Amino acid sequence: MTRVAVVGAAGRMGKALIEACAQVEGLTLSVATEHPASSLIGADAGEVAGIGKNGVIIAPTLDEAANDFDVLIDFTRPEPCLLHLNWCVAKGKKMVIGTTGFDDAGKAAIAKAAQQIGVVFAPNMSVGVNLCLKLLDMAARVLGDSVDIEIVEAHHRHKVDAPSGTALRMGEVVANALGRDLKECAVYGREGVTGERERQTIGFATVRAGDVVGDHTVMFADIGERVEITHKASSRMTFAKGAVRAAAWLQDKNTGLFDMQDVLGLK
Ligand SMILES: NC(=O)C1=CN([C@@H]2O[C@H](COP(=O)(O)OP(=O)(O)OC[C@H]3O[C@@H](n4cnc5c(N)ncnc54)[C@H](O)[C@@H]3O)[C@@H](O)[C@H]2O)C=CC1
Ligand SMILES: O=C(O)C1=N[C@H](C(=O)O)C[C@H](O)C1
Repeated sequence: MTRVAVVGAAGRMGKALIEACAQVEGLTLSVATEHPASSLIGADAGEVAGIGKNGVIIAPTLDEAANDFDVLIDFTRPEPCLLHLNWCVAKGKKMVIGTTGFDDAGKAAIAKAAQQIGVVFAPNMSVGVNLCLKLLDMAARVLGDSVDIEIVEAHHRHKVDAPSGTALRMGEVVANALGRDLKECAVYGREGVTGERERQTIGFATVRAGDVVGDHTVMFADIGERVEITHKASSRMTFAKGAVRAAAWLQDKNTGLFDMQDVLGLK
Protein backbone atom coordinates (compact mmCIF):
# COMPACT_ATOMS: atom_id res chain seq x y z
CA MET A 1 0.00 0.00 0.00
CA THR A 2 1.49 3.37 -1.03
CA ARG A 3 0.80 6.10 1.55
CA VAL A 4 0.39 9.50 -0.11
CA ALA A 5 0.73 13.06 1.19
CA VAL A 6 -1.06 15.80 -0.77
CA VAL A 7 0.18 19.36 -0.23
CA GLY A 8 -2.08 22.20 -1.36
CA ALA A 9 -5.01 19.97 -0.38
CA ALA A 10 -7.66 22.69 -0.78
CA GLY A 11 -6.48 23.79 -4.23
CA ARG A 12 -8.20 22.85 -7.50
CA MET A 13 -5.78 19.98 -8.09
CA GLY A 14 -5.43 19.16 -4.37
CA LYS A 15 -9.14 18.34 -4.16
CA ALA A 16 -9.01 16.23 -7.35
CA LEU A 17 -5.98 14.36 -5.97
CA ILE A 18 -7.80 13.55 -2.73
CA GLU A 19 -10.71 12.17 -4.76
CA ALA A 20 -8.33 10.17 -6.98
CA CYS A 21 -6.60 8.65 -3.91
CA ALA A 22 -10.01 7.39 -2.76
CA GLN A 23 -10.70 5.79 -6.17
CA VAL A 24 -7.40 4.05 -6.93
CA GLU A 25 -6.63 0.70 -5.30
CA GLY A 26 -3.27 0.03 -3.60
CA LEU A 27 -2.93 3.62 -2.50
CA THR A 28 -4.16 5.63 0.45
CA LEU A 29 -4.17 9.31 1.41
CA SER A 30 -2.47 9.60 4.81
CA VAL A 31 -1.36 13.26 5.00
CA ALA A 32 -2.80 16.55 3.68
CA THR A 33 -1.42 20.08 4.12
CA GLU A 34 -2.37 23.60 3.11
CA HIS A 35 -0.70 27.01 3.33
CA PRO A 36 -0.34 27.85 7.06
CA ALA A 37 -2.61 30.91 6.58
CA SER A 38 -5.43 28.85 5.04
CA SER A 39 -8.79 28.93 6.85
CA LEU A 40 -9.04 25.18 6.12
CA ILE A 41 -6.23 24.11 8.48
CA GLY A 42 -7.83 21.55 10.83
CA ALA A 43 -10.60 20.63 8.38
CA ASP A 44 -11.17 17.07 7.13
CA ALA A 45 -9.49 16.66 3.71
CA GLY A 46 -12.23 14.44 2.31
CA GLU A 47 -14.92 16.89 3.32
CA VAL A 48 -12.98 19.76 1.69
CA ALA A 49 -12.67 17.67 -1.49
CA GLY A 50 -16.43 17.01 -1.47
CA ILE A 51 -16.20 13.22 -1.06
CA GLY A 52 -17.21 12.97 2.61
CA LYS A 53 -15.02 12.66 5.71
CA ASN A 54 -11.87 10.52 5.30
CA GLY A 55 -10.28 11.23 8.70
CA VAL A 56 -7.22 13.02 7.25
CA ILE A 57 -6.93 16.42 8.91
CA ILE A 58 -5.35 19.26 6.90
CA ALA A 59 -2.12 20.35 8.63
CA PRO A 60 -0.14 23.62 8.20
CA THR A 61 3.21 21.83 7.59
CA LEU A 62 4.70 18.39 6.95
CA ASP A 63 6.76 18.56 10.16
CA GLU A 64 4.64 16.13 12.20
CA ALA A 65 4.15 13.71 9.29
CA ALA A 66 7.63 12.36 8.49
CA ASN A 67 6.70 8.77 9.45
CA ASP A 68 3.21 8.86 7.98
CA PHE A 69 3.66 8.71 4.19
CA ASP A 70 5.83 7.34 1.35
CA VAL A 71 5.27 9.70 -1.59
CA LEU A 72 4.48 13.43 -1.62
CA ILE A 73 2.34 14.85 -4.45
CA ASP A 74 2.86 18.58 -5.06
CA PHE A 75 0.56 20.70 -7.24
CA THR A 76 1.12 24.11 -5.61
CA ARG A 77 3.46 26.89 -6.80
CA PRO A 78 7.21 26.80 -7.53
CA GLU A 79 8.28 28.48 -4.27
CA PRO A 80 6.49 26.16 -1.80
CA CYS A 81 7.23 23.19 -4.06
CA LEU A 82 10.98 23.79 -3.76
CA LEU A 83 10.62 23.99 0.05
CA HIS A 84 8.76 20.67 -0.02
CA LEU A 85 11.51 19.25 -2.25
CA ASN A 86 14.22 20.17 0.29
CA TRP A 87 12.12 18.64 3.06
CA CYS A 88 11.69 15.40 1.07
CA VAL A 89 15.44 15.17 0.39
CA ALA A 90 16.16 15.66 4.12
CA LYS A 91 13.63 12.95 5.10
CA GLY A 92 14.26 10.55 2.17
CA LYS A 93 10.72 10.81 0.71
CA LYS A 94 9.80 10.37 -2.96
CA MET A 95 7.98 13.11 -4.82
CA VAL A 96 5.53 13.58 -7.70
CA ILE A 97 5.71 17.17 -8.98
CA GLY A 98 2.91 18.52 -11.18
CA THR A 99 3.53 22.16 -10.34
CA THR A 100 4.48 24.33 -13.35
CA GLY A 101 6.13 27.73 -13.81
CA PHE A 102 9.67 26.90 -12.60
CA ASP A 103 12.63 28.97 -13.80
CA ASP A 104 15.88 27.28 -14.87
CA ALA A 105 17.25 27.37 -11.30
CA GLY A 106 14.12 25.64 -9.99
CA LYS A 107 14.37 22.92 -12.64
CA ALA A 108 18.06 22.43 -11.81
CA ALA A 109 17.19 22.09 -8.10
CA ILE A 110 14.68 19.34 -8.95
CA ALA A 111 17.25 17.48 -11.09
CA LYS A 112 19.82 17.73 -8.27
CA ALA A 113 17.35 16.47 -5.65
CA ALA A 114 16.57 13.49 -7.90
CA GLN A 115 20.12 12.25 -7.32
CA GLN A 116 18.99 11.51 -3.76
CA ILE A 117 15.27 10.69 -4.04
CA GLY A 118 12.92 9.36 -6.72
CA VAL A 119 11.05 12.19 -8.50
CA VAL A 120 8.38 12.18 -11.22
CA PHE A 121 8.23 15.72 -12.65
CA ALA A 122 5.78 16.39 -15.50
CA PRO A 123 3.82 19.47 -16.59
CA ASN A 124 0.89 17.30 -17.59
CA MET A 125 -0.06 13.94 -16.07
CA SER A 126 -2.85 13.01 -18.51
CA VAL A 127 -2.46 9.97 -20.76
CA GLY A 128 -3.84 11.95 -23.71
CA VAL A 129 -1.30 14.76 -23.49
CA ASN A 130 1.55 12.28 -23.16
CA LEU A 131 0.30 10.46 -26.25
CA CYS A 132 0.20 13.85 -28.02
CA LEU A 133 3.88 14.42 -27.12
CA LYS A 134 4.72 11.22 -29.03
CA LEU A 135 2.55 12.29 -31.99
CA LEU A 136 4.19 15.73 -32.01
CA ASP A 137 7.65 14.21 -32.25
CA MET A 138 6.52 12.13 -35.24
CA ALA A 139 4.71 15.04 -36.92
CA ALA A 140 7.71 17.35 -36.58
CA ARG A 141 10.10 14.77 -38.05
CA VAL A 142 7.79 14.04 -41.02
CA LEU A 143 6.81 17.65 -41.78
CA GLY A 144 10.28 19.08 -41.10
CA ASP A 145 11.39 22.66 -41.65
CA SER A 146 8.90 23.48 -44.42
CA VAL A 147 5.99 24.11 -42.01
CA ASP A 148 5.29 27.01 -39.65
CA ILE A 149 4.78 25.80 -36.08
CA GLU A 150 2.45 27.60 -33.68
CA ILE A 151 1.27 26.46 -30.22
CA VAL A 152 -2.00 27.79 -28.79
CA GLU A 153 -3.11 27.07 -25.23
CA ALA A 154 -6.20 28.09 -23.23
CA HIS A 155 -6.78 27.85 -19.46
CA HIS A 156 -9.11 29.14 -16.74
CA ARG A 157 -8.92 32.71 -15.41
CA HIS A 158 -7.08 31.68 -12.21
CA LYS A 159 -3.97 30.25 -13.88
CA VAL A 160 -0.88 32.27 -12.92
CA ASP A 161 1.87 31.04 -15.28
CA ALA A 162 2.11 31.42 -19.07
CA PRO A 163 2.62 29.76 -21.42
CA SER A 164 1.44 26.62 -19.68
CA GLY A 165 4.03 24.03 -18.70
CA THR A 166 2.41 21.67 -21.19
CA ALA A 167 2.72 24.16 -24.07
CA LEU A 168 6.39 24.67 -23.24
CA ARG A 169 7.01 20.91 -23.14
CA MET A 170 5.23 20.55 -26.50
CA GLY A 171 7.53 23.26 -27.86
CA GLU A 172 10.61 21.44 -26.51
CA VAL A 173 9.53 18.15 -28.09
CA VAL A 174 8.98 19.76 -31.50
CA ALA A 175 12.19 21.83 -31.29
CA ASN A 176 14.26 18.77 -30.30
CA ALA A 177 12.80 16.74 -33.17
CA LEU A 178 13.88 19.48 -35.59
CA GLY A 179 17.33 20.03 -34.06
CA ARG A 180 16.40 23.51 -32.79
CA ASP A 181 16.91 25.07 -29.34
CA LEU A 182 13.56 26.31 -27.99
CA LYS A 183 15.32 29.10 -26.07
CA GLU A 184 16.62 30.44 -29.41
CA CYS A 185 13.52 30.00 -31.58
CA ALA A 186 10.47 30.61 -29.29
CA VAL A 187 8.30 33.69 -29.90
CA TYR A 188 5.92 34.47 -27.02
CA GLY A 189 3.03 36.55 -28.43
CA ARG A 190 3.09 39.20 -31.15
CA GLU A 191 2.01 42.85 -31.22
CA GLY A 192 2.39 45.85 -33.53
CA VAL A 193 4.36 45.80 -36.80
CA THR A 194 6.10 42.48 -36.35
CA GLY A 195 7.37 41.95 -39.89
CA GLU A 196 6.85 38.68 -41.71
CA ARG A 197 7.12 35.45 -39.80
CA GLU A 198 10.67 34.17 -39.31
CA ARG A 199 10.33 30.67 -40.68
CA GLN A 200 12.26 28.72 -38.04
CA THR A 201 10.50 30.26 -35.04
CA ILE A 202 8.00 28.38 -32.85
CA GLY A 203 5.17 30.72 -31.81
CA PHE A 204 3.16 30.58 -28.57
CA ALA A 205 -0.26 32.14 -27.95
CA THR A 206 -2.03 32.15 -24.57
CA VAL A 207 -5.75 32.46 -23.77
CA ARG A 208 -7.02 32.88 -20.17
CA ALA A 209 -10.80 32.67 -19.83
CA GLY A 210 -13.58 31.37 -17.59
CA ASP A 211 -13.28 27.78 -16.41
CA VAL A 212 -11.33 26.19 -19.29
CA VAL A 213 -9.59 23.17 -17.72
CA GLY A 214 -6.80 23.01 -20.31
CA ASP A 215 -6.71 23.10 -24.14
CA HIS A 216 -3.55 22.75 -26.26
CA THR A 217 -3.18 22.84 -30.06
CA VAL A 218 0.04 22.55 -32.04
CA MET A 219 -0.33 23.72 -35.63
CA PHE A 220 2.03 22.62 -38.42
CA ALA A 221 1.06 24.94 -41.29
CA ASP A 222 2.32 24.66 -44.89
CA ILE A 223 1.03 26.31 -48.07
CA GLY A 224 -2.06 24.33 -49.11
CA GLU A 225 -2.54 22.26 -45.96
CA ARG A 226 -2.00 22.19 -42.23
CA VAL A 227 -1.91 19.54 -39.52
CA GLU A 228 -3.22 20.33 -36.04
CA ILE A 229 -2.74 18.13 -32.99
CA THR A 230 -5.18 19.11 -30.23
CA HIS A 231 -5.81 17.93 -26.68
CA LYS A 232 -8.73 19.20 -24.58
CA ALA A 233 -9.07 18.32 -20.90
CA SER A 234 -12.62 18.52 -19.55
CA SER A 235 -11.90 17.30 -16.00
CA ARG A 236 -8.97 17.69 -13.58
CA MET A 237 -9.45 14.02 -12.65
CA THR A 238 -7.44 13.09 -15.75
CA PHE A 239 -4.39 14.88 -14.26
CA ALA A 240 -5.08 13.62 -10.72
CA LYS A 241 -5.39 9.97 -11.75
CA GLY A 242 -2.09 10.26 -13.67
CA ALA A 243 -0.35 11.76 -10.63
CA VAL A 244 -1.64 9.04 -8.33
CA ARG A 245 -0.53 6.39 -10.85
CA ALA A 246 2.92 8.05 -10.85
CA ALA A 247 3.04 7.89 -7.03
CA ALA A 248 2.40 4.13 -7.07
CA TRP A 249 4.94 3.66 -9.89
CA LEU A 250 7.61 5.51 -7.85
CA GLN A 251 7.36 3.06 -4.92
CA ASP A 252 10.37 1.00 -6.02
CA LYS A 253 12.48 3.86 -7.47
CA ASN A 254 14.87 5.11 -4.81
CA THR A 255 16.55 7.81 -6.92
CA GLY A 256 16.18 9.33 -10.40
CA LEU A 257 14.31 12.00 -12.35
CA PHE A 258 11.37 10.60 -14.32
CA ASP A 259 8.43 12.01 -16.26
CA MET A 260 5.02 10.67 -17.30
CA GLN A 261 6.52 9.11 -20.43
CA ASP A 262 8.49 6.84 -18.07
CA VAL A 263 5.42 6.09 -15.94
CA LEU A 264 3.32 5.24 -19.00
CA GLY A 265 6.08 3.21 -20.72
CA LEU A 266 6.14 5.59 -23.71
CA LYS A 267 9.95 5.93 -23.93
N1 LIG B 1 1.05 18.47 -14.11
C1 LIG B 1 -0.26 18.50 -14.32
O1 LIG B 1 -0.87 17.54 -14.86
C2 LIG B 1 -1.03 19.71 -13.87
C3 LIG B 1 -0.37 20.74 -13.28
N2 LIG B 1 -1.06 21.79 -12.72
C4 LIG B 1 -0.28 22.77 -12.00
O2 LIG B 1 -0.51 22.58 -10.60
C5 LIG B 1 -0.34 23.82 -9.91
C6 LIG B 1 -1.54 24.09 -9.01
O3 LIG B 1 -2.68 24.32 -9.81
P1 LIG B 1 -4.11 24.56 -9.12
O4 LIG B 1 -4.49 23.40 -8.28
O5 LIG B 1 -5.03 24.99 -10.22
O6 LIG B 1 -3.79 25.82 -8.20
P2 LIG B 1 -4.54 26.27 -6.85
O7 LIG B 1 -4.11 27.69 -6.62
O8 LIG B 1 -5.99 25.94 -6.93
O9 LIG B 1 -3.89 25.33 -5.73
C7 LIG B 1 -2.63 25.52 -5.15
C8 LIG B 1 -2.78 25.28 -3.67
O10 LIG B 1 -1.49 25.24 -3.03
C9 LIG B 1 -1.65 25.84 -1.77
N3 LIG B 1 -0.35 26.21 -1.18
C10 LIG B 1 0.41 27.28 -1.44
N4 LIG B 1 1.49 27.28 -0.63
C11 LIG B 1 1.42 26.16 0.14
C12 LIG B 1 2.24 25.59 1.17
N5 LIG B 1 3.36 26.19 1.58
N6 LIG B 1 1.84 24.42 1.73
C13 LIG B 1 0.71 23.80 1.33
N7 LIG B 1 -0.10 24.30 0.38
C14 LIG B 1 0.25 25.47 -0.22
C15 LIG B 1 -2.57 27.03 -2.03
O11 LIG B 1 -3.13 27.53 -0.83
C16 LIG B 1 -3.60 26.40 -2.96
O12 LIG B 1 -4.68 25.84 -2.27
C17 LIG B 1 -0.08 24.86 -10.99
O13 LIG B 1 1.31 25.08 -11.12
C18 LIG B 1 -0.64 24.21 -12.25
O14 LIG B 1 -0.07 24.69 -13.43
C19 LIG B 1 -2.43 21.85 -12.77
C20 LIG B 1 -3.14 20.86 -13.38
C21 LIG B 1 -2.49 19.71 -13.99
O1 LIG C 1 -2.95 25.34 -14.27
C1 LIG C 1 -3.63 24.44 -14.82
O2 LIG C 1 -4.85 24.33 -14.64
C2 LIG C 1 -2.94 23.46 -15.66
N1 LIG C 1 -1.64 23.50 -15.72
C3 LIG C 1 -0.77 22.60 -16.40
C4 LIG C 1 0.15 23.35 -17.35
O3 LIG C 1 0.60 24.46 -17.03
O4 LIG C 1 0.48 22.81 -18.41
C5 LIG C 1 -1.49 21.43 -17.02
C6 LIG C 1 -2.93 21.61 -17.37
O5 LIG C 1 -3.03 22.11 -18.66
C7 LIG C 1 -3.73 22.42 -16.37
